[in-house]
Amino acid sequence: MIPVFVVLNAGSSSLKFQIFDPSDMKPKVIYRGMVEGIGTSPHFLVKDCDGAIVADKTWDDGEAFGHEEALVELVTWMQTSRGEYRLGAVGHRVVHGGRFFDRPVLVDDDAILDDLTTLEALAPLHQPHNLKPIRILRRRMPDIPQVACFDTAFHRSQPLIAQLFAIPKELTESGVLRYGFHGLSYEHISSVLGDYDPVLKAGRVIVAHLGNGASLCALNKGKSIATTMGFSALDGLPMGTRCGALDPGVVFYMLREMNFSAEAAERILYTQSGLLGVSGLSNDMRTLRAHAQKNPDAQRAIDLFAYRITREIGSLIAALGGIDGLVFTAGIGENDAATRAAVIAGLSWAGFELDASANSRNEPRISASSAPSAWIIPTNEELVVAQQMKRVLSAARQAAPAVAG
Ligand SMILES: Nc1ncnc2c1ncn2[C@@H]1O[C@H](COP(=O)(O)OP(=O)(O)O)[C@@H](O)[C@H]1O
Ligand SMILES: CC(=O)OP(=O)(O)O
Ligand SMILES: [Mg+2]
Repeated sequence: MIPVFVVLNAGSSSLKFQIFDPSDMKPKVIYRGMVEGIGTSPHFLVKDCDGAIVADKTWDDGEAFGHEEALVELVTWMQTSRGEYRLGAVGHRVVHGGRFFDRPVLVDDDAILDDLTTLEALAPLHQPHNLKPIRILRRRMPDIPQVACFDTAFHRSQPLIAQLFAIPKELTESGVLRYGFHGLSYEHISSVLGDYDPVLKAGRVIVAHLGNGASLCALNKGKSIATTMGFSALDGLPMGTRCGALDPGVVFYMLREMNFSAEAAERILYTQSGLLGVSGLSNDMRTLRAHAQKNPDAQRAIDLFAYRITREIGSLIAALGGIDGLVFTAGIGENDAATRAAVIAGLSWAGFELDASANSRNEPRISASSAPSAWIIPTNEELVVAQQMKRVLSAARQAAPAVAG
């Protein structure tokens, strides 16, 4: 039986996964899938590497079906219908590693989970859900090695000045720093830049990860030197439902003058702001595009999104001291030609020139100018997790040969 890696990216109502055969140098994906609608109307769907559906199941009793049931379904499916494979190890995307973790870690001690739990308040949309499957598997399958891979770790290469807030030293020393997120995505993009253009690998590149969460990262020779997200995953660009950078005075105003509780203010800024809040319609760019012509609020949300991205790119060009390339990635970055066109139009001062037909065809290279150039590069956070798992597990095996995987 071939031991496989299962990579989990757990959200509040979904459990996305990919299954890798790790035996080659580069882990090879064999299945991708998700359980969505956890807690309401669960749907388990698995596709093979050619996109053919190999499992498709729904449940009537949605309320009784939580993350634990979703995990059991995944493991049972593997054991019963994929007899040639056995679960070798599980890797997790964990968004916040805080100060504790600047690299992936084998979760072989509850103290690690305790440290990561203290970060839940800094990423309430993600961290509690990321940790839940780790706890469930430690209880149900204690012999299966688990590796936590962090969104924050990639940014620890930044100079200290890029990680500081201008606040009293004691607060900084207690851990109030700019951590940055989407690091697994940036690590993937950084690792493939040379396949697109050697200039990008050796040069100054800004990556725009524009998904439901969104941020920018400035890469110098492939290393993060600055990013738009900060202490929490609320900072930086406006997102699907998150406000992005906000004058902290707004929060005091909401608490003192508008009498919101801290919980209510948090809920508004994390789940009712961004594209959804400005449009009053949707967090999904596809829906906003479909209504923009007749709905000025949808158009305003789209315009604000592109305006903020363009402004923040200007700031990162200054941090890099110039720019050689711009990369778009994630759901909006890879699919929404109009957002890319608006951003590049706002960067003509920096020498960017759009190749409109390449952009409309979602081609890899979308700039007419060769320097600086603009690109679409698909992200692959799960592959990065599988690669990090390989490294962590082989180091652990060398240290203690009993570790499986
Ligand atoms: N074809 C498309 N055109 C425009 N926007 C899209 C398209 N497909 C997805 N999106 C946008 O991408 C978002 C999801 O991005 P994704 O990177 O998958 O997010 P996440 O992993 O954070 O859930 C959607 O909410 C939507 O706004
Ligand atoms: C950190 C973050 O915002 O992640 P996502 O884009 O998956 O919501
Ligand atoms: Mg994402």
